Amino acid sequence: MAERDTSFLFSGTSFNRKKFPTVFTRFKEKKENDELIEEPKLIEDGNSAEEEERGKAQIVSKKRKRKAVNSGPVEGFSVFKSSKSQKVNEDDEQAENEIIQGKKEYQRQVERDAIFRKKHNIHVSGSNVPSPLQSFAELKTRFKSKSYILRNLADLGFKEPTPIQRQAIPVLLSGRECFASAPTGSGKTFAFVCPILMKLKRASKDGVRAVILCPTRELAAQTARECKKLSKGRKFYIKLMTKQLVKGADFSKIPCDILISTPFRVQFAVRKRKLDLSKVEFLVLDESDKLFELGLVKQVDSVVKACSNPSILRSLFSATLPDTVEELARTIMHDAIRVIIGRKNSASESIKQKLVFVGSEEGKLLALRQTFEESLNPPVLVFVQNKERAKELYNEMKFDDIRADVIHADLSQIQREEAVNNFRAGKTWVLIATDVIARGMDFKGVNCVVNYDFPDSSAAYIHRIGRSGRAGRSGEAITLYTEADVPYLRNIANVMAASGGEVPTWIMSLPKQKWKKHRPQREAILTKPIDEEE
Ligand SMILES: Nc1ncnc2c1ncn2[C@@H]1O[C@H](COP(=O)(O)OP(=O)(O)OP(=O)(O)O)[C@@H](O)[C@H]1O
Repeated sequence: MAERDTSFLFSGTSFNRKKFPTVFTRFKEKKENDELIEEPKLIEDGNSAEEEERGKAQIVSKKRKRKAVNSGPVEGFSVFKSSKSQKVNEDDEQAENEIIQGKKEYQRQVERDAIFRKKHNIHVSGSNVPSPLQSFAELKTRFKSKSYILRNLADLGFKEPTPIQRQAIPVLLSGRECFASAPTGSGKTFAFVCPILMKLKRASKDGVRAVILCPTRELAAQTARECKKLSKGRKFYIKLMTKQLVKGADFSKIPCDILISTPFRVQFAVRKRKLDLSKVEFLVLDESDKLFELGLVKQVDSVVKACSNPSILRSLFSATLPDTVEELARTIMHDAIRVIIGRKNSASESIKQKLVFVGSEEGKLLALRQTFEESLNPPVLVFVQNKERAKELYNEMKFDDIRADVIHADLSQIQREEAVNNFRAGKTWVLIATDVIARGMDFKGVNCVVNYDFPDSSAAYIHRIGRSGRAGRSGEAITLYTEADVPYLRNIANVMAASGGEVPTWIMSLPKQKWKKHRPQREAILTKPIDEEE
């Protein structure tokens, strides 16, 4: 296949294969080595891997049996068949019947899986896709999980798997690579944490065995906490790559089963020769489209290169999977299974979405204050375009009668953690934020997300509003827009319509705008007249 650059929809940048050759060669090497292995036939919505294996084993043993029978002396056209030859024929017929029955059962299973997937809005492609999970109990009956997993899932109050968990868990447990897309707040974290814990079986001091990469420190910290929740009762060494660990730790002396980090920190530790990733068996790229954006892709490339174990299992997860990233994933992963829940690149359907015209920048603060006066239903997240605007808006809101706080990249790690913790604890009602917490953060029960500044891409929109309406709860999203944002309205309107929202027809009839990062120069957020400031 001709090698060509792949551009990323959201960054507007291109992924240069020459610049990041290792990402490609790593994945390609595996593919080439594995080409010696016979490719199984392609089945959409296929059957379970073990079932398939069982079926194959049955067929092979029958064939062997037949071969053994057939390799006896050739009798020729004798009309005087011995009783022995009659027995051979009966055996032959029985074996044939059993093969037919096996094939029929396999076909029935494929049909049952297809119906079940349809019911749960699961779309798969790839060869021999394992059957989805009917229940968490199957983790034990079908995949022999240890009891602690089921106990912890029950303690967390999870009654049944979410659609992404139903499909991605068996895929990874069957040793298949996977790229998966499912709506925000639909349980993707446990969809990869659960199979990793099950596959690792028990703690070991033999080096890092799983790496989970996340685009932000906040998300890495949250994922580490989720891993610990699911592994409660087992002494796995789960390490969040902190600043201290990056600087001082020698990983050859620290036991670590699962390492969770931003790509920068892992890459730094590897470069300092403090971290050996050659034994890594699982590599997860969470929020994968973000990780492939310019600024992170180089670091991800280094980590992929350092994970040199040829039998490594890689997986990509995100709520947004642009075609370009998917195309890239398709060329670099080995016999991967694609799992899409619902419609690709659409927002969670449990969020009520609203567009509000505010005329100009001045109108925004008025609109926000009015909304809060009429109905402030905390917790509320307010997203702005950059850290300067976050500071400005915070300065305006901190004297109002609401408990507001702010989070952006200029704050220290401790201040950022505090802002997140206070918001989680309900001490902060309104958290003003940049896109630094737009992805992956799981704040329980955010009632409303306000896009004070119009998001710079449809992916940013999906992730921002996805901080609300999680795990089946309902939520609300209000997007303020000015004249400057009108050309990009249609892109957001498309997302709204795709997730069942109502959109005015005039917006749908606007011309489609090729989406570039939309970050217009905006007037400062300030209610005091300029001369009063001076
Ligand atoms: N099977 C389940 N049943 C009920 N709740 C669940 C289940 N699995 C996960 N959850 C909960 O759903 C919430 C969202 O999960 P998670 O953070 O993994 O979502 P996500 O799909 O990764 O979202 P995002 O795309 O925003 O990162 C969490 O609070 C989690 O505890």
